[in-house]
Amino acid sequence: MSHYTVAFAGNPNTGKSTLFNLLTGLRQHTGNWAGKTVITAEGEFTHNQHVYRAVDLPGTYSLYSNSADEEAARDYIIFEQPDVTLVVLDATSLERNLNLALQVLEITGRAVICINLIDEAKKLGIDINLKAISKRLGVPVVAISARNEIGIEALLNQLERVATGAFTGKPLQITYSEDIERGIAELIPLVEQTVGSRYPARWIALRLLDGDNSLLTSLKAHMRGSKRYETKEVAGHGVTACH
Ligand SMILES: Nc1nc2c(ncn2[C@@H]2O[C@H](COP(=O)(O)OP(=O)(O)OP(=O)(O)O)[C@@H](O)[C@H]2O)c(=O)[nH]1
Ligand SMILES: [Mg+2]
Repeated sequence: MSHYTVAFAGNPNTGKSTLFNLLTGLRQHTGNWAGKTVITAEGEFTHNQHVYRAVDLPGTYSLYSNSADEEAARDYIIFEQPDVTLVVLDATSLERNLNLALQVLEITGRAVICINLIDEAKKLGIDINLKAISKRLGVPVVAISARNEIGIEALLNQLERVATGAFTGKPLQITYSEDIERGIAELIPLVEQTVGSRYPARWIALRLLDGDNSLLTSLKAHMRGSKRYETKEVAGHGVTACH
């Protein structure tokens, strides 16, 4: 029996915790207004004999360092390197949501894009061409409704393909302006020399060019071995805050 880790990333309110609860049977609090995931929660599920450790990351609009939530999600994906990052998108606002998906793909190709709230999209007459999006992004894309338990089997099958390595992603890589690309090319060897080849050098270089000091601080802390990532198994509402 193989064990894999799956991190649930996505914009706030896209149904990450609903999906997390459905798969793990745990009771991470969900809700439009009442609950927001504030710390990372952890649970477990099984599919086709494989055991998956599910990590529910806080909802974020980006992986830049605008908030503690963004830093937590970013650090988890970069340093913990889950076997699969599951990016949960809201089918009714794909354009905004895809921004985060693109950032995740700049860090890792071990990703599955999960378009949730497909029921709401249908009601609005939104038709989503999954094949075209998947081809463009270079990773599997699945449409689901977590609340109505639609598309879950297909999602789990795609997760398995990425987790086991049966599918190797060719993630879309954005090409920036000549100046930025030159900067990235200059920085990549220095980044690799400093942090090793285990980390996403291109993405780190890009963030450094953008003056992302928080990432630099995290990198330093991580390299000193002092950075700890705390996840918590949840059974009650202990992982949420009410606003
Ligand atoms: N219609 C519909 N609503 C859904 C679906 N999945 C989740 N929701 C609802 O969307 C709202 C937000 O769900 P959550 O699971 O809390 O979202 P989240 O992504 O964990 O939110 P944060 O932790 O704040 O980032 C809740 O009211 C859910 O019931 C779905 O497939 N269809
Ligand atoms: Mg949540």
